[in-house]
Formats: sequence, structure tokens, C-alpha cells
Amino acid sequence: MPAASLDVRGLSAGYGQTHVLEDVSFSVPAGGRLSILGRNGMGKTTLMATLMGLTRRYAGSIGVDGRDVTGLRTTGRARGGIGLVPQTREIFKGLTVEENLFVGLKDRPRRAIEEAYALFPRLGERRRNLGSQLSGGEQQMLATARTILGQPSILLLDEPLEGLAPVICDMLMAAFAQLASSGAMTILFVEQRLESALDFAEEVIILERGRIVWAGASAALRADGAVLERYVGVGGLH
Ligand SMILES: Nc1ncnc2c1ncn2[C@@H]1O[C@H](COP(=O)(O)OP(=O)(O)OP(=O)(O)O)[C@@H](O)[C@H]1O
Repeated sequence: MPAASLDVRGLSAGYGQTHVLEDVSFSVPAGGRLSILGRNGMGKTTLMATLMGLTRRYAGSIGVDGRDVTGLRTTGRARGGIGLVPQTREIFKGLTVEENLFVGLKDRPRRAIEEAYALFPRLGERRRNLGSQLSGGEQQMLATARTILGQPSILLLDEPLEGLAPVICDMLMAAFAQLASSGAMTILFVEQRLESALDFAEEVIILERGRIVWAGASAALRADGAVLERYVGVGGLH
């Protein structure tokens, strides 16, 4: 599936009676990258989950390549090309690396697994290890690779660097950049590490209490210490 555009209009969503997202609108062109910033609890994960059909939606629409997917359930959205790598990583700890990857293949041939090992050579070295034997970084690689094997046209990465050592973050960021530059997928990147978020994408949105409070070019945000201090909690970059 080639990269797809994403068009979110007036999206309000939450859990049960709890409204979290309010009137969220943004667009990402096919093959584009968008970083999503915001402090803890501001609605970033809820936005990812809502795009995947995992929350309760009260209003608004989600378009993929001009097609309205708002009425589709999670499986329909996955078939329609949206792939989520959740913050919780959610690998099968009792299965080997290779078995986990088989799950991601869907109806693709088994040899496609080599794509995952090419992107993350470390997974190839660990292919016979159980998920439970992997480090946090390796688990993140596995969760990412499993989603990518499904060839999503829109990839949602929810805080993939959380809790990982800098050297592992660098490996993951290199892989994400490789995926992005291949042009095969549109990527939304939720991240609290400001430098990584700004380096990754040219466009950024900031969420504050479920609303978009700032949207624009990462270069403009980089230069705006007041906005960074107010919504991201840092006064500037060094
Ligand atoms: N399952 C749930 N039921 C009810 N409220 C929830 C649920 N999950 C999250 N929330 C609430 O929704 C709000 C937004 O949470 P969310 O996890 O989307 O924020 P976040 O920006 O991703 O935060 P973090 O950076 O800590 O992951 C918070 O107030 C949170 O308590």
C-alpha cells in the first residue's frame, strides 16, 4: 500500500463520558511526517487511539486519501492502511521474535520477515529469543517491525523512545528516518523528547488538554522559546 494522506476534521473523542479530545483538526500529506508534542496527559495517546478506532468518538471525521474511515472499526481501519505501534509495545512475550513477526505478516509470504531484519538487524540476531527475553529497546523494535510488516500507509508511533537508552533511541530514530524517506508511509510521531520530535518532522502540532494549541513548522517552534516553555515545559533548545 503506498503512503496515504490523512485529514482529521473537528475530532472530539474520549472514554465513556470523559471527553479528552476537543475539536482537533489537522492534515498530513501522503508521505509526510508530523510530530505531536504535549505534556503528560494532554491527549496524545488518545489521539492515536482515536485514529485507530479504539476510543469513543463524539464528533468529527477522519479521512485517509480522501476516503472517510470514521465509520470503520479498528480492523477496518487497519485494513484501510492505518498501523499503530502503541506506547505499551504489546508484543507477545511467550512467543519468539520470529513468531511475533509472523503475526504481523498477515497474508504476506514468510520471506517478507527479512524486511524486519534488514531494518533492525538486532532482531535477526535475536530471532529465536522469547519476547520476554528482550530488552525494552528490542521490544520496541519488535513492536515497530511487526506493525511495519503489515505495510501500513499511515504509521502511528506513540512515544517509541520512552524509557530507552540514548544509543537505542538513535537506532530507532535512524530506522524511522529510513522508513520516512522511503516515502512508503505517512508517519505520525508522538514524542516528548523535543529534539527528536523536531528533527524528525517538518510539521508539528502541540496538544494541551485535548486541543491543538500550536501548529506549524518545527523550525518556527525551535525558535519560539515562549511557546516551548508554555506548552512543552522547556525554555528552549541548546
Ligand atoms: N482509558 C481511559 N479512561 C478514561 N480516561 C482516560 C483513559 N486513558 C486516558 N485517559 C485520560 O485522558 C487524558 C489524556 O490521556 P492520554 O494518555 O491521551 O495523554 P498523553 O498526552 O498521551 O499522556 P502521556 O504522555 O502521559 O502518555 C488524561 O486525562 C487521562 O487520564
